[in-house]
Amino acid sequence: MNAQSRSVTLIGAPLEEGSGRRGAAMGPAALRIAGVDQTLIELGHDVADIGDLRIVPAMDLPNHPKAHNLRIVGAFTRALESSVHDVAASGRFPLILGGDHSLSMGSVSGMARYAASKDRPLFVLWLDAHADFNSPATSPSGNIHGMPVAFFCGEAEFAEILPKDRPFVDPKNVFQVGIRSVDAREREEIHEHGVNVFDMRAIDEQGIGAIMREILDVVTKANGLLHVSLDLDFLDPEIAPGVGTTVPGGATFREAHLVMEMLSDSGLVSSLDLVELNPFLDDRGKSARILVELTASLFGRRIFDRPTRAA
Ligand SMILES: NC(=[NH2+])NCCC[C@H](N)C(=O)O
Ligand SMILES: [Mn+2]
Ligand SMILES: [Mn+2]
Repeated sequence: MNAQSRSVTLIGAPLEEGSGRRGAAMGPAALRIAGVDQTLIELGHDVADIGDLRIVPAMDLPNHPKAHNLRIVGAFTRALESSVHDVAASGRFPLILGGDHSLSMGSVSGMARYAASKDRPLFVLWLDAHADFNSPATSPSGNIHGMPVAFFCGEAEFAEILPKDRPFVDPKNVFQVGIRSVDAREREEIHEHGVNVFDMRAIDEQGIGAIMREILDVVTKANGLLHVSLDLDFLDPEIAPGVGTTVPGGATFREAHLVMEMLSDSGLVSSLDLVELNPFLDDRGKSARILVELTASLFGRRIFDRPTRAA
């Protein structure tokens, strides 16, 4: 059923301090209860679960007035940067169970360091209602989960969270899909840095299939690695209510699965974040199960192996 059998390492990141509310720290537990490990095993993959990262606040970092809980988010950033890098370097696929979206400061930075060691460019597919390109200077909320893209592109320094010589992601290698909520200053920043944005209107007009083909083509030609960061609010809140920052008019169930199926066919994906699941807001585990089902599509589950009709 699955084209490729992979060795996957699950890394739990019970982080909620980057968002403006509590609950996302229960995300890793809900994803495990929804059967993320068993689902991957049934698809023929080798799965190791290293459990949840445990941190103590990084007291060398300042209490930043415009980046809330920086000492906790910074500690998770460091822990994830090194564990994601090490898992990738050992030849395994890091699958990060979140946790709010600030965790991508660590996961993507870890993959950026791994890609640099292989002399390959890192691309990021950011599936989200939000661009998450704020910085402490531009953020209207001070919530760090609105800042990870600017951080891993080297455009938002909060303090010395990671070594100064860390490799950054080129903003032109970031593809944002599903966007429908952007702050005023953030809009200018994205434009200025050349982030590739496919907003909901682009999905409506061009279709998600054409957009994915375009993105996968670029990554293939560059021989890149592709990190996928899936924010639950990419999906329409009608189908995925378990998230703190719902925005109406999101991707449909089938649009999201087609993204995952095309990613799976491409064989280009190196790593995955599942973020912003807030089980406290969910409807009887519905959103957790959807994230697990989407993960299954990314790892080879199909309705049929194509083609389904004789030539
Ligand atoms: N990962 C997320 N849910 N981000 C939401 C960000 C919302 C808003 N743009 C902010 O900076 O506060
Ligand atoms: Mn996000
Ligand atoms: Mn979001």
